[in-house]
Amino acid sequence: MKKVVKFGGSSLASAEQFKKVGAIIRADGTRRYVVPSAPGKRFSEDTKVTDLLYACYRAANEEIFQKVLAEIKSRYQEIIDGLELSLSLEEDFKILEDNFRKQIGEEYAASRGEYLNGKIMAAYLGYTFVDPAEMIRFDGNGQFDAEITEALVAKRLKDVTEAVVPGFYGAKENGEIKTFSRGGSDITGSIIAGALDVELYENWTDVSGVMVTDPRIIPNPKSIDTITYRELRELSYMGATVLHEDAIFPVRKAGIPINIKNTNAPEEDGTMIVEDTCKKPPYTITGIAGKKGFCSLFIEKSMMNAEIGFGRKVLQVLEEQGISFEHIPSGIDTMTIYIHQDEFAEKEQQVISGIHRAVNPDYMELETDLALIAIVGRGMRSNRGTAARIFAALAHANINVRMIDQGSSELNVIVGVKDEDFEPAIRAIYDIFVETQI
Ligand SMILES: Nc1ncnc2c1ncn2[C@@H]1O[C@H](COP(=O)(O)OP(=O)(O)O)[C@@H](O)[C@H]1O
Ligand SMILES: N[C@@H](CC(=O)OP(=O)(O)O)C(=O)O
Repeated sequence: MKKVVKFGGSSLASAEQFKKVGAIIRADGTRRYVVPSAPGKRFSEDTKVTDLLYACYRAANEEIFQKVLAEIKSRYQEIIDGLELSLSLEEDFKILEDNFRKQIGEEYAASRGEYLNGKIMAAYLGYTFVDPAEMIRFDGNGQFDAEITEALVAKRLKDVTEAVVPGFYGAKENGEIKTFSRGGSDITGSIIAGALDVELYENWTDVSGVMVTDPRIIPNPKSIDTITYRELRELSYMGATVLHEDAIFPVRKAGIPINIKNTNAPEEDGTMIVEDTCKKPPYTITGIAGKKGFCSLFIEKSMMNAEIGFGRKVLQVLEEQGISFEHIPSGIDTMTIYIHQDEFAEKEQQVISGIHRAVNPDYMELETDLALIAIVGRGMRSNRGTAARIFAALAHANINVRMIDQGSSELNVIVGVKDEDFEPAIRAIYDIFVETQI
């Protein structure tokens, strides 16, 4: 039996946290493949080492460089000293400094957080250090290559019984370091678990599993005992940062469950993420998540319905500008496109004039500062009146709903509200389904 265990930055922020992690690994001999993140925040105003590394790299030729570098070094030295290890990272820091000055790449810079923490973890546990640059492969365009990676991981780790593999990065064939997007160590853990076909992927963090909603919005929300991969993907895509949205695919393909556990409360069961379950969720909904910072582009044109190719032409404009869309609710003569505001802001004039040229609409209107909220649940399909309850709760809270979209999976309902209504809307929906259960 073997497990892959990933520890997030919050679990590795200090020597004290490392000791908890060491105890967890030693308590179960099947925890043989360890994926660490970079040291995270020790307290809420603290800075993650990954963010220090980005800042340090950008300041490589400025006066402040040495100061930020010293801060990074001291974060690691504090851990090494606290664990009473004889390890020295001096050589690694020399190479790092040299490469930062040569500006070899921002992703290389960010990856050093996990690399150095992996070195400490391997020394602390007595496990073999395996650099993911050897086996997590990105193609020439920077896209992750699942097939080659799977083969390389299986080959490299075949005879390694206990290994530490730093999270968050890999490399192109020419050795250039590439990272996943932020929070991407979750993906590394999932890739290693899938390639080694282990029994379980444990993902250790600072909360006791996936909660019905974000604990930063609702204090102490109920936790979810079992959730399906599909439900969690919807929630993590929409903002439940407890697991990276792309961490589902590699384990799901191999049918490996994920167990989200709390490093600070290892005795708690946490959340199991599985393909399917006969366990009935305790509430009609499984979870609520959401994100702020969207804008909507409303387009009206008489007889739009008869104009074949209208939607394609509009979307082509977005494609040409490299902008992705989130939702497109439509009417007979209208369509509205929801887009990330920061992506849109850079190109707004090109997009608006492009749409004018492409489809000559009668009217267009841009609305900014919108939030999208996803209400997700496998139980929603079989329960009548779910939408009515959502909208009654929002109406009672005096929240104006700007958009409604039932996902084609019938697993979710998305509502759009103004940014300032985001938290009150989540609270209202949580209350009606979880607190009062009316
Ligand atoms: N639905 C949710 N359930 C649990 N945690 C959530 C949820 N939504 C957001 N979070 C946040 O996710 C955090 C854990 O993810 P993250 O900060 O990436 O941890 P780590 O450093 O362990 O990778 C929690 O501390 C919590 O604030
Ligand atoms: N250290 C990286 C990758 C990561 O996954 O971190 P964490 O496990 O702390 O979310 C980041 O900050 O994005």
